[in-house]
Formats: sequence, structure tokens, C-alpha cells
Amino acid sequence: MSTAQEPIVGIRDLRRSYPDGAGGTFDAVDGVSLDFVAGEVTAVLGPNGAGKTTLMDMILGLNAPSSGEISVFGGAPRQAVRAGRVGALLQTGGLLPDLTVKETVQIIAALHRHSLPVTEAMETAGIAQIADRRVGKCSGGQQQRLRFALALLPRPDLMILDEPTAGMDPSARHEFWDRMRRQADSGTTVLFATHYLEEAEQFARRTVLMHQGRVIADGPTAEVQQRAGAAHVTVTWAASSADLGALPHVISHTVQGSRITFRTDDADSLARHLLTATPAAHLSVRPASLEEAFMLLTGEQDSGGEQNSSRQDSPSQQGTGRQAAPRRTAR
Ligand SMILES: Nc1ncnc2c1ncn2[C@@H]1O[C@H](COP(=O)(O)OP(=O)(O)OP(=O)(O)O)[C@@H](O)[C@H]1O
Repeated sequence: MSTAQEPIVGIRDLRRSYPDGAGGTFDAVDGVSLDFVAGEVTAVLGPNGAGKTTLMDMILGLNAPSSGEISVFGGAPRQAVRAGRVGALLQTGGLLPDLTVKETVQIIAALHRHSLPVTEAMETAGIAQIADRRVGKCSGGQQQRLRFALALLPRPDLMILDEPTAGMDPSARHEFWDRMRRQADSGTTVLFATHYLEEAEQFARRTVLMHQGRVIADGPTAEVQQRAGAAHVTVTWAASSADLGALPHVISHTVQGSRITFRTDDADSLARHLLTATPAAHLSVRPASLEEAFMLLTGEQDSGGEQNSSRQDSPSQQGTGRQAAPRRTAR
């Protein structure tokens, strides 16, 4: 049995190289070291091509590392999967279209020595009411729920989910995460890859941000969010450019009528300065969204780390805060 101190997944300097099509190679996963301990719910967040699937596949033993080490429950990934300790919900996966939903679950259940009862897996995954539907007639979201039921069958201690809600509409996505949250609350460790920033924000306590094969941020989701200029401070103020240029801790600002919004790396200091040393009034503070952290941190990597240049954002760059509906990051 794992303890909180002992990682259930240990990854050291992991690399996976592929041919780059020009006679050389590139690292889809480029020197990643991570530990995951029991009971954690972690989002691996990143744009297309960041290396999320390659990393997940190596944790599942479906893809061999070019170098580095990976252990799952203290042994080789395949051994952990064979022992039924790991459940996986992958982006694609062989479902047979002519079988019914229930037949599919029954067949896979028969492969596991201590399988969860078929009805329980179907109820937990929310597919009991479509038990007799042919898989080929199921929507993308229903097929994902079927895959979720299959992943539950070995009663896994660790669930690996690669973009589990791909193809689901917002309400199905919401329902899926409600079910997954109950699973996590019952002690299952969950590691999921996503493009959806809101899924990381709402569901994961820890977020690992990947970009171009590397981990560029890793920590409590709220902290990753705050790394990118902690907040926005908005005031009413008829300021001149000279006034604006003299302000401390400002990363950028936007002007909309008489309201000015500053992106800042120290909201307290900026707010104190604005209220005590300037005529600015009606001050409000809004935390940066994970999306902003993501854009800033991945942009930083692309541009070699320029973070503190003060610039005036165009109006179209305003309002990048929390979104009501799930959004995809830049492709
Ligand atoms: N078998 C392969 N052969 C060559 N290149 C590959 C192979 N598999 C993945 N890649 C490349 O490795 C990089 C990382 O791909 P990967 O699928 O791991 O990213 P990802 O973050 O999961 O992206 P997505 O969000 O699109 O699923 C990409 O540039 C991809 O084209």
C-alpha cells in the first residue's frame, strides 16, 4: 500500500525522441521529472503537441522512453497495469461498434480477476440507461463514458485520463467531472490531460503545465494561476502617460473610458500606491485566470522569458478573465 510520502508514479529525466522528418530527431517529452503521490488529482495541461499523450502513454507502458526512468507503484508501468492497479481512459481506443454497451463492459470485466460488478461500473459511469444501445450508435460523449466504465473495472488505485471529456457537450462534461470527483473522493489518484483550463481550475488541486515536451510550471493549481502576474487592478482615473509610466509593479494596462485596468505582479503594493499617491478611485482587484497564466508562461518560453515589459494592451486583449464556457487553448 502506498503512503502519502511514497510516490505512486516516479518519473526521472524522462525523454521520448521521434524523427523530426528532416533527418534528425526531436524530443516529444524532453527531460521530465515528476512524482505523483496517492490521493492527488493532477491536471497535465498544455497545447497540442506539448507532449501530454506521450507522457501518459509512457506511464501506462504503451510507449517506451528513449531515456530516463519511470516507475508505477514501485515497478514497471506494464506490471502495474497488469496487476489491475491502473485504469486508463484514452483519447481513442478500440470499441467494437456492433456490441452493445453492456456486452462491451461484460467482456472486459471477464478479463479482470477482481472486476467491479458490471452494473456498478455502468451506473458509476452513467451509462446504465443506454446498456442495450449498440456502441456504433452511441455519441462521442457516450463512448467516452463507456471507456470510463471500462477504466473502472479493475478497481484501479490510479486513473490516467487523456482528454477524457473530448467530444462531450458542456453538460455531459459537467456530469462526467461530478462522477470523477466522487471517484477521487473515494481515494483514487487521478492524473488527467486536458486542453480545458476550466477543468484544471475546477477539478485539479495540482497542475503540471507542459509546453514543447517540458514542464514549465508545476504546483497547486491556484499558484500556477498566480505565477503570471498575480492580478488585475482596475481604477477610475484620468491619468496621463507620465502618471502611468511612474506606477510600480505594472506589467501592462488597458484603458476603457475612464477605467484603467492594470495587470500587476503585486496587487497589494500597486493598490496601496494608487490609493495613497494618486487620485485613482473605485479600485477593484481580480485574480488572473489560469488561461492568462497559461498564455503568459507559454509565451515566456517562446520569447525567451520577457515578462516585465510594460506595454499597452489593445482593447481586443481585454477581458481575458475566467470564461463561463470551457475553452480550448491556442492550437
Ligand atoms: N509516433 C510518433 N511519431 C512521431 N512524432 C510523434 C509521434 N507521437 C507523437 N509525436 C509528436 O510528438 C509531439 C507531442 O505529441 P503528443 O501527442 O504527446 O502531444 P499532446 O500534448 O498530447 O497533444 P494533443 O493535445 O494534440 O493530444 C507532437 O509534435 C507529435 O506530433
